[in-house]
Amino acid sequence: MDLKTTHNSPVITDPVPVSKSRLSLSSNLMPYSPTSAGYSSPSLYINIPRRKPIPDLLDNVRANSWLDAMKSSSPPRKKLNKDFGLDNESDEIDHPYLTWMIKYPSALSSFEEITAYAKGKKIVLFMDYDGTLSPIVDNPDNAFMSASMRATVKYVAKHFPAAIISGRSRDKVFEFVKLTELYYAGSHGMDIMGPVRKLESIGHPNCISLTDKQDKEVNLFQPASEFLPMIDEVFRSLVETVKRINGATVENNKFCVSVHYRNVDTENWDLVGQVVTEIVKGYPRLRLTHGRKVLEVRPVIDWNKGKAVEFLMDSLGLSDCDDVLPIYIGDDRTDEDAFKVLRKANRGFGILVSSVPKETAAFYSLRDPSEVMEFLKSLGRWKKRASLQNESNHLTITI
Ligand SMILES: O=P(O)(O)OC[C@H]1O[C@H](O[C@H]2O[C@H](CO)[C@@H](O)[C@H](O)[C@H]2O)[C@H](O)[C@@H](O)[C@@H]1O
Repeated sequence: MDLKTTHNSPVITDPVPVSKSRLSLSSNLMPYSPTSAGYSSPSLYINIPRRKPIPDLLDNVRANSWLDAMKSSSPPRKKLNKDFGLDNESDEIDHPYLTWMIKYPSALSSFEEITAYAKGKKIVLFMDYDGTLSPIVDNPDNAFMSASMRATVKYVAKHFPAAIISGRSRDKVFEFVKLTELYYAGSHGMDIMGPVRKLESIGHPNCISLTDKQDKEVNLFQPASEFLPMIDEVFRSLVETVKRINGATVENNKFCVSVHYRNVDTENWDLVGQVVTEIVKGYPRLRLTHGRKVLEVRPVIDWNKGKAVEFLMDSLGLSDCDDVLPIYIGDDRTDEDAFKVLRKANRGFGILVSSVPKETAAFYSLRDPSEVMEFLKSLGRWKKRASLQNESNHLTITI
């Protein structure tokens, strides 16, 4: 991974989304839709038999209109069942999910396979926050992490280098997580506080060394710093404009802005899309993407959660090591960039957190944050046992 070459000019134009012609939006206003490039790599380092992909229902729905795109960001289970031709109201037999899990097996039931592969390797853990470590809730300010999840994350961070990569501002995600043992990347990776490495090796003017609140030397990397005034301006106009729409809220995530429509009546979702689109049109260097009932305004730069993973791996001095296994756990479309990076490099893997079938570049799945917690606990216990075993082997040899 050569950071020198990738960091030189982060400002690029947006990749052209597949369904451009079907949406009457200018190029910086396209819904975020990870392409399927790289999804079907046959050279998986973990050999899991894959079936033919199920039709990408969500992508088809998404292509139809902006409103459909907003609706598809969190489809109710009943609708999915109907679309798959199932008439059952019950959650007990979730055929579409079970079919999907053949392609994306549970990381819990595949735990032995995962640890067999991880044996002798250094695991590096990357975690998204909302929907992964904390459940999705109506009010973004109340997306608290449970005490048991915090304890679990602290426990795994004792055993592996660990980082949180969130769409939230870095400060806000730290306020939720409150663990100094981790590295944090906010604003979808556009604000990274990571371990110190020589600046020459990072090679980017937007990277500085400083001492954090715990007196630890860190590197701060903010590739979109020039966009701050623009983002602030857009944030203020969005607040002013969407306050007319009942339930819509705007969140300042420092290098990006989120417009939440989770609490807006469905009949007004189109209006939210329209007003936000209208404002962003005035900023050709910004683009609009969407996540789980949220529209996100972000700078048009060649930077995302995948690049943040590469940056952190490099900062940790682990990019060129063969005995490293990065694992990324996330639930949102923006996490797909990280899944793709791992899949492409053929080194680690993504775990998608989802209780509904979704096309993804991840290898494994987990249903919800409670399963994420279970998985993390198992990983920590496994590592602890392996370390104890190593120690006792060492003792036996030296005695
Ligand atoms: O990358 P993430 O850590 O997953 O952040 C993505 C967005 O997460 C938050 O919004 C989502 O979670 C909220 C709380 O559960 C929910 O109310 C909202 O509908 C979801 O979209 C956060 O508020 C956004 O700013 C992040 O971009």
